[in-house]
Amino acid sequence: MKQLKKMKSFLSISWKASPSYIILLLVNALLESARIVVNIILPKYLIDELLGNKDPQMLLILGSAIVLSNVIFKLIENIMKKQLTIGRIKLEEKMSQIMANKIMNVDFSYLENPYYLDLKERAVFAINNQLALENIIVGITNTIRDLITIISLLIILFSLSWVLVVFLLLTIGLNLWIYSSFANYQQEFFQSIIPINRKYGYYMGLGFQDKPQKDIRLYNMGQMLTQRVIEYNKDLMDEFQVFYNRLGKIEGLYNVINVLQASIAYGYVGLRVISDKFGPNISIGSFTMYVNAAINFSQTTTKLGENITLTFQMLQYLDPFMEFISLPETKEYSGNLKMEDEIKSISFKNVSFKYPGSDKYVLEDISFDIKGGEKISIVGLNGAGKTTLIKLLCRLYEPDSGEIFVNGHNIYDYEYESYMGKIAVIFQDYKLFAFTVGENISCNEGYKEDKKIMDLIEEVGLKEKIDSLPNGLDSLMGKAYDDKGIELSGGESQKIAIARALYKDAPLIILDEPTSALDPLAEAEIYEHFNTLVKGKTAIYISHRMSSSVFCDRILLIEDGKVVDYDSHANLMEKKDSLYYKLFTTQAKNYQLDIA
Ligand SMILES: Nc1ncnc2c1ncn2[C@@H]1O[C@H](COP(=O)(O)OP(=O)(O)OP(=O)(O)O)[C@@H](O)[C@H]1O
Repeated sequence: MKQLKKMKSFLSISWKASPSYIILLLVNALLESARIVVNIILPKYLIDELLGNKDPQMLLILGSAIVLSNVIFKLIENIMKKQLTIGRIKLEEKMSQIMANKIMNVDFSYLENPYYLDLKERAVFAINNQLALENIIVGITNTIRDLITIISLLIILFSLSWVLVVFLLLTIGLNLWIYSSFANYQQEFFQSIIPINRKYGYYMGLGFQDKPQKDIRLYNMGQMLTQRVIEYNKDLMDEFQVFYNRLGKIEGLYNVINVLQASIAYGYVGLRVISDKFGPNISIGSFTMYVNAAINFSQTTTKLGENITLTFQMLQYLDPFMEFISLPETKEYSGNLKMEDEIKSISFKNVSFKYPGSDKYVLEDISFDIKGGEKISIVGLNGAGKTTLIKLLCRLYEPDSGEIFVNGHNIYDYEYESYMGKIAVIFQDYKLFAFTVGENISCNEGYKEDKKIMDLIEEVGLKEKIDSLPNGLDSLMGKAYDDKGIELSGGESQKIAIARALYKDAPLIILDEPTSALDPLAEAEIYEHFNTLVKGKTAIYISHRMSSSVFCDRILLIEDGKVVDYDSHANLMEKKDSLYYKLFTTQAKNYQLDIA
């Protein structure tokens, strides 16, 4: 039942993705069945005519009908083949798009949860490596074709004897029962190998990724990884050995039943030619037709079994895909208020939060207010909860309790796009993409080199660099797709990320460790111009470089997920026993900052 439900939802996704392809598949299945049936029925009349009246005109008509119908079937088959290949490629492409869209829109919390990250990997693996989509479609259409063929053959055989048909139906029932009990075992088997498969996929995946390669080489971990892959591969092979042994036995039993079924059918048809004990004698033409029907019946039921097994196996492979695409999307939690262009206030009211699957509160009963236009620095030790606080403000996670208000409204009352449009964030792990420098800053493919972008380039200290590039702002970032692409240093990339955030011109700008990769001169320059850079915007700033706090109106001090202080730099420096004083003075010694 569970399998049928899964198949139904897979088919409904496929139907939505490409209805024309599904229709084409069904038409193809019908045509294939029709070809088999026509080639069983027409020869009967030709043979009877040959052995009976021998009317030349009739013989010509029947002979031509057989040849012509086969030519037509062949022609249609060739046309369909091409259309089906194109349709299949298109459907696969659409399914990949569905997956990519899902990853881009799924509630963000899933993308930081190891279970769902693994699910995503397995879903992508099933589509790309196991050809699950292609095989399941083949499996389902062939199953439909086999069922239509079997029904047509049963109708032909019914004209010979209903007892024979009942017998054949019973054998089919027996075969399907054998396969359905195997399908249950198959489901349990694939569930049971998930843990090994995940481990195998993880270690194998490390070998394919480029990012881990530096560490793998420097710490000589290649051998260790290969060993793990070999171990898990062996475990998997052992499990599959058991599975295929059992499958072999089932297929053997299935074939025995099929041979028995065919022998009885042939025997019965033969008896009807030589004796009238079981019914009236039949002609040689009818004999050929019924024998052909019996042969095809036996072959088709064998194929039906194989196709059902293939379909269920592929359904198992597609499980992660089906589970992943049914996850809720971020926009589903959205209100419909339009966010204003100006930030008047931000309030955290008794906000507590723990990451999904964790018992530990990362933020506990956090309350503070930010006035519009204020520059706030959030300071705290590693793991204090600073970035998490920003993630909540950006609606990447929802608080477990408490509320966050912007301009007096709960942030979830705002329409998702409208709210996100008013926030520009540079995260610690920001990403630039293989677009041109200009496109990376403007996030717009059709951008024009305008004054705004040129001013920003100058303000973040990138003018000289951009001027030195032969293609300036049109230089492609990275060499992934073009040898002429440019590779920027960590600091230069960070400046582009800062320019991108500023270009968005959002009233709230959040910078999480925005200068960590900058050299001291560039950092000092950014700080110096910081207020000019962010202009009248409300700005939240997280940095371990304490000197940045001096430029801010207030400093929010977080310790172990709680607010321990919220005041100006000058006032906090009065509290000589506070964490802020300790952090500032310790760094000041190293950086020779003024302890004011
Ligand atoms: N996706 C996650 N799932 C589970 N726990 C997480 C996740 N992200 C962060 N944490 C945990 O939450 C705590 C706070 O992390 P957060 O990144 O907010 O700290 P931070 O103050 O920004 O630290 P840092 O200064 O090192 O950047 C840490 O203990 C961290 O291990």
